[in-house]
Amino acid sequence: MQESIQSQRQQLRQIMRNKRLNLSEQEQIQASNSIIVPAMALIEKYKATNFAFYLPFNNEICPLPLINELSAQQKQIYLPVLHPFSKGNLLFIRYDNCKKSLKLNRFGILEPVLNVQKILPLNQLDIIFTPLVACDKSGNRLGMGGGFYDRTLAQTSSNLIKIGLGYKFQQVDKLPVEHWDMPLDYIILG
Ligand SMILES: Nc1nc2c(c(=O)[nH]1)N(C=O)[C@@H](CNc1ccc(C(=O)N[C@@H](CCC(=O)O)C(=O)O)cc1)CN2
Ligand SMILES: Nc1ncnc2c1ncn2[C@@H]1O[C@H](COP(=O)(O)OP(=O)(O)OP(=O)(O)O)[C@@H](O)[C@H]1O
Repeated sequence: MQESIQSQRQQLRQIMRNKRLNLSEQEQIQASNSIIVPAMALIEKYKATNFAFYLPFNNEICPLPLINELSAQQKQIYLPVLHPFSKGNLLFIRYDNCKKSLKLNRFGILEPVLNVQKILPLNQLDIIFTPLVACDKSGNRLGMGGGFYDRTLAQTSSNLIKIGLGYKFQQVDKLPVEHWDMPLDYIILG
């Protein structure tokens, strides 16, 4: 019998997360620097100003060099916060480059302290850069399994540009997809 899509996805998640944990510091730095040029090209193409990023955990490809470059150009950067009431959803809070305004969430990921004045409504984001555990050539994305990005992106308009960031080894030919998966417009692999 064919294995269920769910268990195929879970196996792939495990394999990719293990590979990611085995990356050397040097490989991580090299990859995170290599995404700057292709990302800047897309950012200029869309004349975007409001960007959602993430802070890396478990050796995810690190968007901080790109965030720093954009901050220097007075672009606005927002980071995901686990929604305090709406389970499984994300809020986006302005990032002011200040370590003091960050705290660890229940997964051990750094996120901004919730401040309602710093929330950006989803429809005002221009580009969202998402972390991923695996992806395929058609733009399908597999995440950590919480459905946070899928739920959040399901509420956005098609004008929002969705860009996945990952390492080359994370791309497979074809992912087992679920009907709720929100496809990416672009994938940049470092
Ligand atoms: N950097 C970053 N931030 C992010 C995400 C992400 O993938 N990367 N997320 C993307 O959605 C959301 C958090 N989603 C997550 C979902 C599951 C686990 C996790 O570690 N799960 C454990 C077991 C569950 C538990 O501890 O309750 C595991 O799988 O081992 C972590 C983050 C929001 N912020
Ligand atoms: N739009 C949605 N509305 C309600 N539930 C959803 C939605 N999208 C996904 N889910 C639920 O979230 C759970 C996890 O989904 P999935 O395994 O695809 O997460 P993921 O894409 O790996 O994680 P993430 O998006 O957080 O990185 C599933 O049980 C699914 O039913």
